[in-house]
Amino acid sequence: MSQKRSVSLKNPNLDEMSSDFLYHLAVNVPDTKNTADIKKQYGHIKVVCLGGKDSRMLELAKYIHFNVYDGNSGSDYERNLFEEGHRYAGFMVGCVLCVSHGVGSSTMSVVLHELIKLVRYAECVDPLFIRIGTSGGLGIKPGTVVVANKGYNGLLRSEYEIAILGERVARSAQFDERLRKDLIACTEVADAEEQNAWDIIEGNTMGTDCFYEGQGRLDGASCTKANGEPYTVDDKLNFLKCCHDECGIRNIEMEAPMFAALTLHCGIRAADVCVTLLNRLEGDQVKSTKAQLKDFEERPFKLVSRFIRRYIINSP
Ligand SMILES: O=P(O)(O)O[C@H]1O[C@H](CO)[C@@H](O)[C@H]1O
Ligand SMILES: O=c1cc[nH]c(=O)[nH]1
Repeated sequence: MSQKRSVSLKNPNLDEMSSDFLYHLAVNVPDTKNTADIKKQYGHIKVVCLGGKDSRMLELAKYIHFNVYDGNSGSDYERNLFEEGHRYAGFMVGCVLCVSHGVGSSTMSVVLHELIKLVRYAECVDPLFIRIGTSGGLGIKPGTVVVANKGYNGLLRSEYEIAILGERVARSAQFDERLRKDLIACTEVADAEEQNAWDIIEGNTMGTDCFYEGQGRLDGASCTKANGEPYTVDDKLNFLKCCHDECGIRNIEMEAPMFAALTLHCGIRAADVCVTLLNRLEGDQVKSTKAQLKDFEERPFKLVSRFIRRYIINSP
């Protein structure tokens, strides 16, 4: 059994800073050597759930309140803790913090840096980070939930590439194996408690920097290849089939490689759990009705809630 520990980061400068302001969250850490107030407010966090939309994260907090804590979380889960920052929303329910991250790696990386520092100042023990998102599927039925093994970027490399001090830095984009397996194990729990009418699978997840051309869509404002020519349906399908067959990619969203890489780099165990809204081999437009979207978006809630109940709440 692994030893439980609080987060220790690889940035030596943090030890030299006497105070820290988590600007986008509007959370002030006035004395980094005495963080009792931060610990009181956030020190009990065991899981940080992240997803693109504010409203989804509020719905998730509500779902967890009723389905993990049976309506007795004792939390004011509708209060947006990060309201003053006007960038992201955060809702606390029991030991789970549900935070929105916007669209794409750049907005998510900002909130992720600040949340990782927050759990470190709060001395949280082994906090897990789980993204609960939507995606486009590859060759799988819409509504399927994919738990990511590795993140892939738009160049079909399993890495997150970032320019740091004018140099290309590439970091591995592997998600935590144990967490993935524990989440997948909760599929069996469903069979005992409540049969899923939908599939949960493991697969690699591509996270692109662009929803349209980056994901090979034909319906963006531009649809142009490297040689300046427009790309065709066949070009798109060849690319998507290559993603599927050569890289084991089963769904496409916009954060997976960054999320996997930054959490791995900072020693945080993380998972990416996304429902697919459409099969990209059959089209580009997301045409789900409001009711379908609600049903689909709730599917990862169900899996992650079962996981939290089984491995976090009911585990010693
Ligand atoms: O459903 P969310 O979490 O917003 O994530 C997906 O949806 C957005 C694009 O519509 C991207 O951020 C993509 O990753
Ligand atoms: O196709 C899709 C659907 C949701 N999110 C994405 O990034 N792509």
